[in-house]
Amino acid sequence: MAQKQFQLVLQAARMITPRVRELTFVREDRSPLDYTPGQFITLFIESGGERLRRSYSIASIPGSESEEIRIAATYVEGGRATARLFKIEPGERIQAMGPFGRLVLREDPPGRYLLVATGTGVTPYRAMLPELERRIDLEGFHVELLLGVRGPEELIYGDEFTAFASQCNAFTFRACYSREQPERAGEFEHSGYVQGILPNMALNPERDIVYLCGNPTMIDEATAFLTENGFSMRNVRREKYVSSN
Ligand SMILES: Cc1cc2nc3c(=O)[nH]c(=O)nc-3n(C[C@H](O)[C@H](O)[C@H](O)COP(=O)(O)OP(=O)(O)OC[C@H]3O[C@@H](n4cnc5c(N)ncnc54)[C@H](O)[C@@H]3O)c2cc1C
Repeated sequence: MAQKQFQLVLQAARMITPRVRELTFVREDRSPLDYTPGQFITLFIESGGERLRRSYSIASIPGSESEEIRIAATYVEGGRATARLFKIEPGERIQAMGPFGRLVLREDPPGRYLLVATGTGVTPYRAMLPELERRIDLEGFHVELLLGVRGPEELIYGDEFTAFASQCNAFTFRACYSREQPERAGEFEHSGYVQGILPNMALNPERDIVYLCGNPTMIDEATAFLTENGFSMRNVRREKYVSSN
């Protein structure tokens, strides 16, 4: 089926960590994008006479931000698309297509969601927050968000997740720093790769549902650990940020 393309206009841009630029677009035709939290869009980016296709998860929270399409792009050294995404200014246009992706919340029996991300892989979980809140309140879910970054200055939307966790006992936010020892090492801050704390999570393959998003190596290692420990792939949902040609 041919996917619908549309033109995006950049409304606002800001650095949200030293290496991540958040871009807020609206559709040129002003119609909202009908997406499910967890999905991504594909951008067409002109670079050196080539038309690149690059995908970015939608970070926008439905409801309060439903008119806009917000993405967060990590700076990649020598990256062709990110060179453009770090220079684009409000008012400029980019062609896009989507939404796509199956890293979405499904009908699940109450249990625990483990939402695991590296870097900007956390943005789909931001978009899921209202639905997670509803499931926590009405259906008795527990949610543990595990975010792996290099150090504390790279906690993408960290303030928002911390605020959500402080209002909601059934939501826990843990950070893992791959290049630094946390100052306040303990229950919520860890050192090492994020997949390295899965063995300490008292996993229950019958009731836990795991979402993995971001770096492909993290996803492969986490998947291997989970399947070795009794998880069925029905309960492991993944979105790999593989780079394209
Ligand atoms: C479904 C999906 C969703 C995605 N969502 C996001 C998102 O929300 N935010 C986001 O920032 N990216 C996301 N990505 C990755 C994104 O699509 C691009 O691959 C990324 O921005 C790099 O593109 P580029 O053209 O700048 O780099 P390229 O020119 O393609 O690559 C340049 C060099 O950098 C390497 N490289 C590529 N990506 C990375 C990386 N992340 N880290 C280190 N080295 C890299 C390449 O192997 C290559 O050697 C997603 C990918 C997929 C498939």
